[in-house]
Amino acid sequence: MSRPRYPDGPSHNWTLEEQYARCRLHEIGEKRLIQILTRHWKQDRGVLRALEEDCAVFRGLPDQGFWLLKIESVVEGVHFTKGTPFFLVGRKALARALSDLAAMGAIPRYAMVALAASPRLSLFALQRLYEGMERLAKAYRLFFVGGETVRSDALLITVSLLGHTPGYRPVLRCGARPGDSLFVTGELGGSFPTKHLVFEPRLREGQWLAQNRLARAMIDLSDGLASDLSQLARASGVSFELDFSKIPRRPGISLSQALQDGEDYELLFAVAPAKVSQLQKQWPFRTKLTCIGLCHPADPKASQTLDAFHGFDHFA
Ligand SMILES: Nc1ncnc2c1ncn2[C@@H]1O[C@H](COP(=O)(O)OP(=O)(O)O)[C@@H](O)[C@H]1O
Ligand SMILES: Cc1ncc(C[n+]2csc(CCOP(=O)(O)OP(=O)(O)O)c2C)c(N)n1
Ligand SMILES: [Mg+2]
Repeated sequence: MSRPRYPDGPSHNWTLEEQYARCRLHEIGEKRLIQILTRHWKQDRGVLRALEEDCAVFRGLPDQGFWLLKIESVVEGVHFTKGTPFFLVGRKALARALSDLAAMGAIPRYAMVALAASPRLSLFALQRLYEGMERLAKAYRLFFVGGETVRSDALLITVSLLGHTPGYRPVLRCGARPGDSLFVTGELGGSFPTKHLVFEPRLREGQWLAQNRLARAMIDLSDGLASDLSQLARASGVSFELDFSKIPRRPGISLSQALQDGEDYELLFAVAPAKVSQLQKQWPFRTKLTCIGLCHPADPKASQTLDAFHGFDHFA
């Protein structure tokens, strides 16, 4: 007899897999959820990296470098409040996706926008929201090529971006090696209530680091330094040692806020020992650059962990 598709009732013997499937999302957490949903996905040879990177990376034709694809959403009540000016909601929706392209050193080219909005929202509001996106797109010379519109009680904007790295390799999360120095741009913490709406994605900095092959692993800080550094280290198979006194903080911000507030949208990257002085001498930007620590060989017993600090998790 075939088993019922959705078994239930007191007589059913649950397999481990079935028990797991009944867990609620808050018991699993965001990262583990993504892993469970995607672990059986297969890729073809054109895909250089799919999951666990800031963008998916594809091989272009010879001489064309690589193509990168990203999708990011902002949701009312999660990424902005009801009173947030619509111009800034639109700006943030695009800036968040741009920050992920920056983290791989890519140049953004084309964007699509999905919009979920209430029928009661005014046209004026959405025009301001689109203006916010368009102003930023113009500054980075990127073009909108379409989108999608649906009805929803909560306002949600999803931006998908296509970018490329013509003639150079994108910087992955997995390239850090023991001995590398860890650098961060800007200042961390205290992104709410204002900075998360008006931050400048570090596109020029990321592109410069990739084109000059100065960063060998990079990530943008969205969930907080503690969480995002742990991700970069795990992807690279290294451990790390932070000099907490060096972590650049925004005025009035404590160390634990700098580690776990999130939405900094700064770049964290690893630099080989032989390239550290070149980086420091040639850094051409006004953006603050700080060395905050070192990478070490992976050693679960001896390595520093930031487990005591919590990053942002949509389901925790
Ligand atoms: N619902 C989903 N289905 C498939 N893949 C996902 C989903 N959500 C996130 N991912 C992938 O998981 C990885 C981590 O996602 P996320 O934490 O949102 O990255 P980021 O902080 O760089 O925006 C990325 O490779 C992303 O493409
Ligand atoms: C109303 C509101 N609540 C909370 C926050 C703080 N916040 C929202 S999302 C987030 C983390 C980053 O967002 P996520 O969607 O996880 O970005 P990703 O890692 O996918 O780039 C933080 C710190 C906020 N900006 N606005
Ligand atoms: Mg990211």
